[in-house]
Amino acid sequence: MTHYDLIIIGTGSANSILDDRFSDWRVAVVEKGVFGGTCLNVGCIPTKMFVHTADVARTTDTSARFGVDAELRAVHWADVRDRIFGRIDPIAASGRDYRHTHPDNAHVTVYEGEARFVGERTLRVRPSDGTDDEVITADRFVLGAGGRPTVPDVPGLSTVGYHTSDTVMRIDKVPERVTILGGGFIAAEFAHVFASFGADVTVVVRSGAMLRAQDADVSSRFTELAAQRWDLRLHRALRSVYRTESGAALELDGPDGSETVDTDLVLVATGRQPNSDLLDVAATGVDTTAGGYVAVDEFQRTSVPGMYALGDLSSPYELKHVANHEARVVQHNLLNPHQPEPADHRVIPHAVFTSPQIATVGVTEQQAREQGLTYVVANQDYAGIAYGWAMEDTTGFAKLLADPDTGLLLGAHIIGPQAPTLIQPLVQAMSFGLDASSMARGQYWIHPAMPELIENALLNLPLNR
Ligand SMILES: Cc1cc2nc3c(=O)[nH]c(=O)nc-3n(C[C@H](O)[C@H](O)[C@H](O)COP(=O)(O)OP(=O)(O)OC[C@H]3O[C@@H](n4cnc5c(N)ncnc54)[C@H](O)[C@@H]3O)c2cc1C
Ligand SMILES: NC(=O)c1ccc[n+]([C@@H]2O[C@H](COP(=O)([O-])OP(=O)(O)OC[C@H]3O[C@@H](n4cnc5c(N)ncnc54)[C@H](O)[C@@H]3O)[C@@H](O)[C@H]2O)c1
Repeated sequence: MTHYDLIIIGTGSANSILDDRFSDWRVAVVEKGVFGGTCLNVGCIPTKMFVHTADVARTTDTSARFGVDAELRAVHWADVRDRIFGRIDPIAASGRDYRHTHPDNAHVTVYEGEARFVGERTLRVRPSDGTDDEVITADRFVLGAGGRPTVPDVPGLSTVGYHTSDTVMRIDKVPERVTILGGGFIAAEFAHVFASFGADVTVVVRSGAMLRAQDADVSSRFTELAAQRWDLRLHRALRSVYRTESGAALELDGPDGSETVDTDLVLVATGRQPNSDLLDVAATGVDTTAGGYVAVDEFQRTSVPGMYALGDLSSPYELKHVANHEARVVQHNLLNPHQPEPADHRVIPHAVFTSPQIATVGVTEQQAREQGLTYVVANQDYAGIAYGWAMEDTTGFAKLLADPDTGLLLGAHIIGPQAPTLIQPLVQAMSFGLDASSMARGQYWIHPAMPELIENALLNLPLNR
């Protein structure tokens, strides 16, 4: 049984912790899948490369409004897929190679296989190549094992077959009919991709809206636009799935009784769950929350001294920038256990890369009400700024919430072109305590650029000063 100073489980964000300050530590890295984790291989990066390609394909849908007569002749899915993974796969391979062979990693042993705790600070690794299990121990651990898609237990679903975001980007051709189960991030992004590439997309949602966690105005605008583009089935429960001659059929229960959707591909996008169960963290005494996340304190410490957790395994945010931030915190705290620094979870933005794009930071209006905050609201349509005229945008807007007395921003919600880029100065203002009036009038805003959307929204806030 080999003993280490540190064992790192998972090569997503946790893989970025090691640097030359750890060169005299004896370290093991355990990875059961592809090096680089979810974001690089099956998450943020390939999805955004597909989304950008979808945006390019879709320009012809709106070109007529500019007097431009354009036509989409074909999308060569296999070429798109191979371009994307032709860039990503070598990055994963070189990350693996670096850990295995580079002199920087002379003190690091890589275990390629599935880790599972079998006792206090004791890990059994089942090697992917089928060789014998190994049991290893360590003084310190970083638990960065991420999460996996949640698949609802629906009769017929497993036997008929389905995709998740883990597999759907590697398919061989765009199916004629794609049905997506769920109305969240992944549904919104892949519906845009497959519809832009020519598939007939059906989205099956339990509730009455897509992206329900967003501000209600954003969610309802997005739902309205989604219903114009896709066959959006709201208030539907999936009862069963069965195979048909041409593909699969989904039996749904909805407001008008039962109905059937025929499809070629089912994409399950009903959320993700942390891998704490498969890792059996309980066997080493690590506590979990009701949602199955590894419980951590503000310093990313678990309930067992010397064991840290980060990213999707412990964070319900399930965002790469949060996992990366937490990895930096864990790195500091491993090196400075007596002067630990806390993670900063005050102002966490996110974006949904669909069409139109969506970006959010801070509280939604419904959260502001629930929390009893005193707030004022301002809206600004893209249609009301010069660049919005240039883009002929008629549906996008920015919505801000602020404290009327201090002018400090409480939340910002944008739906429309470049929303994830436009929101960044608002994230900065919230992070550094810049009030809305100073932000609006204490700097120049390039005219007639899109950030005038933000300038105008700030000026529209009915502040008490
Ligand atoms: C389709 C999709 C799109 C996304 N898009 C975005 C986006 O645009 N922006 C954004 O911020 N976030 C996005 N995310 C979320 C983001 O990918 C995750 O928050 C992030 O990758 C989490 O990083 P992590 O290091 O915690 O986990 P991961 O990157 O999942 O790494 C965990 C690693 O641990 C390994 N592992 C798991 N269990 C074991 C075990 N028992 N033994 C050994 N190894 C194990 C896994 O194989 C994996 O490599 C997206 C997610 C998905 C699914
Ligand atoms: N742009 C980004 O940052 C990005 C993109 C993709 C994914 N992600 C991350 O990945 C996570 C997972 O994405 P997701 O879209 O799967 O989750 P999600 O939580 O965004 O959406 C899940 C959807 O599935 C529905 N649902 C849940 N259980 C269901 C069931 N049994 N039957 C029918 N519907 C059900 C929910 O109501 C919701 O509409 C997200 O939480 C997000 O943090 C981020």
